[in-house]
Amino acid sequence: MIEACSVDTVRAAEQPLLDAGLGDLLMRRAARGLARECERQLRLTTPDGALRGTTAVLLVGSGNNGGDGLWAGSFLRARGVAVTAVLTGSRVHEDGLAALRAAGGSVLRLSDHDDAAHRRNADLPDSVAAAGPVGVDQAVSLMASAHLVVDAVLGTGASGGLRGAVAELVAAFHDRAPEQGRGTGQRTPRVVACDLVSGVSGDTGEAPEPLLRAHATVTFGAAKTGHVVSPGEQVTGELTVVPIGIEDRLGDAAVHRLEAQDVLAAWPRPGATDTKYSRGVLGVVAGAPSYPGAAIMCTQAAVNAGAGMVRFLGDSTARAMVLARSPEVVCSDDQPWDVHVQAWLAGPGVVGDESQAARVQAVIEAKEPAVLDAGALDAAARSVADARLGPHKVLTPHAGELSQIFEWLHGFGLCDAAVERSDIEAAPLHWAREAARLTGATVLLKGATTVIASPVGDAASSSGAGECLCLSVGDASPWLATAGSGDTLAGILGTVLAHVAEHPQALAGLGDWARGAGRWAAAAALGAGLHALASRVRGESPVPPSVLAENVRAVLTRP
Ligand SMILES: NC(=O)C1=CN([C@@H]2O[C@H](COP(=O)(O)OP(=O)(O)OC[C@H]3O[C@@H](n4cnc5c(N)ncnc54)[C@H](O)[C@@H]3O)[C@@H](O)[C@H]2O)[C@@H](O)CC1
Ligand SMILES: [K+]
Repeated sequence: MIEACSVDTVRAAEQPLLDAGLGDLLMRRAARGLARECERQLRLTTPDGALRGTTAVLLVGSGNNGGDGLWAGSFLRARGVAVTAVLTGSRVHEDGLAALRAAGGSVLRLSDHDDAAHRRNADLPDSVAAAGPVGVDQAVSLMASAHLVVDAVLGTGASGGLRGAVAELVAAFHDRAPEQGRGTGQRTPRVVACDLVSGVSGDTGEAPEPLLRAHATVTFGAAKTGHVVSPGEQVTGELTVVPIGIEDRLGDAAVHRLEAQDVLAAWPRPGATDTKYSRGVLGVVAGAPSYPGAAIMCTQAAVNAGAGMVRFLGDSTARAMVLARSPEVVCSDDQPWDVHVQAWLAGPGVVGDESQAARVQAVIEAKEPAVLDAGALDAAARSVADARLGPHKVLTPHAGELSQIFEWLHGFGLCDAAVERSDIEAAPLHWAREAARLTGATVLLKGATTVIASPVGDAASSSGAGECLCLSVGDASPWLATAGSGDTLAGILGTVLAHVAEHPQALAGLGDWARGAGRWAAAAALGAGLHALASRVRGESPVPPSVLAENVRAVLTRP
């Protein structure tokens, strides 16, 4: 599990040490960790793994993030790396700069188009003014020919993205070296970000372009929210958290990130005395004449994920198709109020069919927990006009569907404005939280990183004020972006909900937050985690949903 913290939480943990005059020590520890990762990346670029003869360019901003970069540069210089710092601001961390100079590093100053005017206007300190000017084009060439580029422009003290000449520089670098073979091998330059990719918000993960996409990011004390949610996560590369001595002082995490081992350890497995009922019965309302496949895929996924029993409600054609693929599913044309289940899944493929729409409505109103997916989302949003849903109802929109939900909520006067899909993609965690707050439901927002926001404590009450529990799940194969993936996810989610409904403490091992109302968000994250693992069973290859449903069993097989 990665416990990602807000910037304020990290600052609060640092403050007593800064007050005690230990700021330099913290920075030195941070810089040592950064230098270690830089060395590792540099060794990847040479045939014999030697550092001598390698070159590093540091992009250095005006704050402490730049200070970390300069100190790390001085350590690299001592190991024989040729280091050039390019100062991007009108101020600089003076001790770090002195350390780099003393170690024999070169220092340049990024100039804009009118360098003389820039110097006059910026009123540069002597240390910065003494550095030779370098234009954007020249700096791009320096970066492109280096073995390593260190991004130490902006860290946790930044507001907004890169601006001015350094923004031009980063954009031009990416134009010149598109992707640089990133993630595929060891081509140079490797890019290491100090603390955060400059411009990424530590608290929201917002990542306004231009950005220097990193192969690796080294952060200090704790991961930040921006490392574990989209779009920040997608530019972060491999994340290393370097301890700097504040770890015991950290407050609560802002986002709990489930990793593969957490999912496998927490996945509910039957005990010797379990029965099909004690393991959890999942009722499914899915499929319609125009989308029969959705019913097949979600029931198949639920069966393979280990549901005690899957009960499918639908018309005779859909029932015949479901049974042909999964004979273990119990099929009927009953109404939800006539059958006993521990949890529901409603919505996949339910389009333009009145009897299924009526069943969906009954599921929304039922007391049992439910996954409300695809065709159930609009009805769920409409129902909020009458009553908030509660964290045991799990909404599973992608960004476009969430935008639609906000449109309904706006129509009912429950939020100030509609929210565009692009806004949601730019700040998914923020909008998932907002949706959870407004609907009272657990919201699982699909995307490159899946985020889950759930109202807990007071927020679960009718007022909607109070805390929101946030989780994230990553590492899904990009091949998952295919029609039907959502249906398999929904089936897996329903299976966990049914189990957790029967065993409220089942996921408590994940952390205290997974108890009480938090168990629904934990269940959602677990389901998304299993889905991601199933997408990678055969490495990076196409994974059609019916194959994914099969893969689920392979993931859960214990040797
Ligand atoms: N506080 C501490 O004890 C530690 C801090 N560390 C480092 O310090 C960093 C935070 O340092 P700072 O608070 O100085 O913040 P930054 O280094 O992020 O720098 C922010 C500075 O840049 C300017 N700025 C803000 N937004 C900008 C933008 N969009 N474009 C251009 N300039 C902008 C501001 O004037 C501010 O002075 C962390 O990210 C980490 O790298 C580490 O050394 C570990 C210890
Ligand atoms: K940075």
